[in-house]
Amino acid sequence: PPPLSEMKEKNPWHTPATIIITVIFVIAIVALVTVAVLQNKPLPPKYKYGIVLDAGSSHTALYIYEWPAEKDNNTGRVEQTHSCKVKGPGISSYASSPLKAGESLKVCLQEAEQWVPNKRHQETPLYLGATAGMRLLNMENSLASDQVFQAVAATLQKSPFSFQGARILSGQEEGAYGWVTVNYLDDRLTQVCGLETTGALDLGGASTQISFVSSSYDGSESPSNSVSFRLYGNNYNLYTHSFLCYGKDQVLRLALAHLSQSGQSTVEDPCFHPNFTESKNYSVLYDSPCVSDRKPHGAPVAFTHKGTGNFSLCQQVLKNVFNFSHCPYSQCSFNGVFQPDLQGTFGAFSAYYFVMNFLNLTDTAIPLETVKEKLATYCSTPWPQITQQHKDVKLKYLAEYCFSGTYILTLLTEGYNFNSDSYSNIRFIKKIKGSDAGWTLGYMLNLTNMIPAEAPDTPPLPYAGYVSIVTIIALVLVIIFALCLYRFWPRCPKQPQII
Ligand SMILES: O=P(O)(O)OP(=O)(O)OP(=O)(O)OC[C@H]1O[C@@H](n2cnc3c(O)ncnc32)[C@H](O)[C@@H]1O
Ligand SMILES: [Ca+2]
Repeated sequence: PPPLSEMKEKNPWHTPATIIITVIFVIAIVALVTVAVLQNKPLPPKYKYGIVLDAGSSHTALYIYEWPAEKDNNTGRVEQTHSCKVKGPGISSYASSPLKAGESLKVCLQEAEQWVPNKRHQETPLYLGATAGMRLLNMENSLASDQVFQAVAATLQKSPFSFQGARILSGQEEGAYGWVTVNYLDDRLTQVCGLETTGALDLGGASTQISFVSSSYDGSESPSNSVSFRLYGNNYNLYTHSFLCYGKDQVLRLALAHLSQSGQSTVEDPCFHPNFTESKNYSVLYDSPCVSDRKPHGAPVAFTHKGTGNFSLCQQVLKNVFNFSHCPYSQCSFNGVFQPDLQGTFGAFSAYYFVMNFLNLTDTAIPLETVKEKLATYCSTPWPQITQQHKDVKLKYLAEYCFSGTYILTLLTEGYNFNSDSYSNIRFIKKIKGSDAGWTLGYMLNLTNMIPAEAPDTPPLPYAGYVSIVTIIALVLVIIFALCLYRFWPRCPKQPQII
């Protein structure tokens, strides 16, 4: 056998070719691992933004939404980052001074400029949707409603955002977009068939919406209540209806109109607390298309609105604002409007939430009978005691919670036919995962084409998974190579010699 020193010299490890190949191999592996690791590092997030103004009958609110720029089509990715409540009343209240409607939006628009990064301003779409207040103004005085829109559009045009238009939403759109919002935030739209959707109940100041999917409804009966969608590869046949004049402010007018039919100077109202009194003007009460045709002749200028605090009498009065006398369909809710069988759970938001939250009645596990008893006790509490107990609450809201709570229960049970069982399927909600429940998010998702009809194709592996696997395989190769070099090396070159 050759001497040891000779063997060492023959070791092919020390030939320049092997050294170069090994160095290249190691560099290649290190480069591969580095690239994979760097690629996997989270990039600084890039966001896109969208702004929607909800011009409701009682007030206007601005909502800012944000989503990762790369993930337009992924569900549940759009989040509300900020909301701003416009000071003052809804834009429909500016009928006689339209320019002020535009002015009123400026503070919130300036706030939005702070919340959206400057370089995104130009590409951020800005929408304004008006609901029942403007529907009523448009019916009453379309010139005035056009002037209000001109004024708000002029203001929105001047903002740095990409203004996409201001318009009145139909009641159907308002109901359907509210349903989309709730189900999008709840991640119920991307489920591969099966999972039930949630119905949506919205109670505004001038109108109220009910929207749900019922297996008994295919849209053939009363097609005007049907909205069909294809979202993420699933078909939906949504039932939706908006009752104009059945928001809580207009129903308050309807109820008072009912109680003051004889044009008396004192109107006793069971929906307000005992010892509550307030002077009101007949002309102000009847200044709405919801009640204007009922104004009693020869009524005095003003009347005293006097509370008597009687829950069951209040329920009777409120039942009377619904018309159950005719139903041209197989079944109806009220006022001759078709409604299929209720099905599934319901999210109830806006005034449903404000009122039930104030009354500590958002827990629908409380039996309906107990809810009514608690409300009856609340309604019979004298007004001075109520004001003592809630010094921090706006008096206008405080005075109306007995009325509003009773209206909500009457609307749900007498109007929509919820019973003591199905009542527990309702969830009184304000927000879902940080975003307000309401029609605005659904409206923006639709206008920015953010919900595809078909489910997006997903790669077999998520990106991070792919990078991890590449990294692991590269590391395994390095280890095998290293083991071969340092442990088995002496035997490796011998083999060719044996052969
Ligand atoms: O949908 P429309 O009918 O156009 O009306 P809106 O959008 O302005 O209606 P909201 O949901 O904002 O409010 C509904 C009602 O709830 C009232 N409201 C708002 N905040 C409230 C609170 O904290 N407590 C009691 N009521 C409240 C408000 O004055 C309205 O009468
Ligand atoms: Ca509303």
